[in-house]
Amino acid sequence: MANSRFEYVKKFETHMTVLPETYIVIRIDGKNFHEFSNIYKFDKPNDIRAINLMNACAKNLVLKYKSEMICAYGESDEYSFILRKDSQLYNRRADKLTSIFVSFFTSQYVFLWNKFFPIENSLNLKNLPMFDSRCVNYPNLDIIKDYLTWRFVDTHINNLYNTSFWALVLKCGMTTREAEQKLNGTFSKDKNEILFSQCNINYNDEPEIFKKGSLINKKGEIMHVDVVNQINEIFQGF
Ligand SMILES: Nc1nc2c(ncn2[C@@H]2O[C@H](COP(=O)(O)OP(=O)(O)OP(=O)(O)O)[C@@H](O)[C@H]2O)c(=O)[nH]1
Ligand SMILES: [Mg+2]
Repeated sequence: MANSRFEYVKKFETHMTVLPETYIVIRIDGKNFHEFSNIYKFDKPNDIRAINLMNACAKNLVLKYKSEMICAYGESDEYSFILRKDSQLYNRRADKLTSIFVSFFTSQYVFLWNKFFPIENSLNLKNLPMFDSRCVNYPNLDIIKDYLTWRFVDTHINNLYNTSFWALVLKCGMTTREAEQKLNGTFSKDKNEILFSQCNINYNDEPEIFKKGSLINKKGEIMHVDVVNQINEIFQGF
């Protein structure tokens, strides 16, 4: 680029650099997917096509940066990508990492949509998917393990609630308000009991992909495992 007297404006650009020797998590999350999932008529509470699409996008991202990755974990409209603490990707610049990851993911999501959804449910220009993205760094192995465990436990809590809620509405004919009241203040064991006795559903028999979310290793293998039990294996060597 030719020098000009205007070039001084570059001095106003600042870059946030992630601390060295710390684990990096880039988490993307669907923008307003409550509405997006209604517009495209996702099955409730879990649409396997939408989950498989999220997984396909995340897998491609993991494989693109596999030498930097420890793993990725996703559920619902979110995905976390966990990078090695010695990663030098984009010189650890937070703005580069968040923007490149989220734009890569979003373009994959749009491009792959028709592989997972039927042609009559194609994306339309007025309702295209958007994702936000953040970059957080974690200083040690214990805390990065707790981060992944947090997302896993959240998956369990959300899925048990959503499975119970939609079973009461769709199978037992309750209104959404009645189902909400029924579940208000209940613990996990109560929800399991309500599901079994009122909806004839054994939560244990629900698909693993819904109950456990999806973990992708750096080879791009997608697994649905008990993250709490396997947390040490997942981070072995990192
Ligand atoms: N029916 C259905 N809805 C889903 C599925 N996956 C995600 N969603 C919807 O996506 C939402 C994701 O939660 P949030 O990220 O908290 O909500 P959001 O509407 O995306 O809001 P922001 O992230 O704050 O923009 C869920 O509450 C559901 O409404 C699915 O498989 N089926
Ligand atoms: Mg969202």
